[in-house]
Amino acid sequence: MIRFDNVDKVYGSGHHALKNVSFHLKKGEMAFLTGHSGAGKSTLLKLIALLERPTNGNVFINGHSLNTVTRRHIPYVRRDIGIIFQDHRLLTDRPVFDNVALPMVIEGYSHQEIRRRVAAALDKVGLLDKARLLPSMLSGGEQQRVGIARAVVNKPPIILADEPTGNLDPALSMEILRLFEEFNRVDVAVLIATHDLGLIARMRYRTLTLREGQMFNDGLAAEPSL
Ligand SMILES: Nc1ncnc2c1ncn2[C@@H]1O[C@H](COP(=O)(O)OP(=O)(O)OP(=O)(O)O)[C@@H](O)[C@H]1O
Repeated sequence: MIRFDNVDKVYGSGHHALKNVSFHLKKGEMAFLTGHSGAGKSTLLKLIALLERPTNGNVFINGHSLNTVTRRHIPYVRRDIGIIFQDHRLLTDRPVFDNVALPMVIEGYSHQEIRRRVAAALDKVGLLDKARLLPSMLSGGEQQRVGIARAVVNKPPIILADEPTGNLDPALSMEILRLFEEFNRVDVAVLIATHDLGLIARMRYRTLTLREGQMFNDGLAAEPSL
């Protein structure tokens, strides 16, 4: 589903953020991506979402090289990817419903289809009764779940999450992770960047560990001393 072949990323500043990174995340696989601050986690996610391009090497989604995707075709690739950010990036002046509907509005779906799919996504994250509220009226955990509903409303086969539990307490973090597990159970590939080694240890999923831009470990969680 997602394959990195010897990927390097050197930013314009000259900083070598990723060095010869290779891995393969299969269809329906769930994994954590971890490493120290500045190790390259966000850079790796950005390469998958075509927010950045590799300097060397190749990123493949479903066997298609992203190197061949022109600017015009980026939206078609992004359609397959739901992205969740730590700060959820919700529109504060729009109700929950509108926030979740946004990707479908952009895609030009009918009102009827939008109502149906947004209700299904909100139901999935347990927020159907809060559809008319503004994000500021919700707790941090609820706001994060709105971000998740927005990311999955188009039913993407890939979910990327960048520190999705960063501001949440352990119980709420676990709730969010359980949601990802539910999507994963219906064959969605999930890649979660996180610093939270406690959470990783509890979940026992494959863990990709970056260290100074290199793939330092790929397996179960590396030692917490990292
Ligand atoms: N647009 C950019 N231009 C120049 N350097 C960048 C850019 N984005 C990231 N970097 C640098 O690349 C390195 C990796 O950054 P990245 O954000 O991928 O790390 P990270 O592992 O996600 O860190 P954190 O956990 O702190 O978010 C850092 O040293 C960062 O300063």
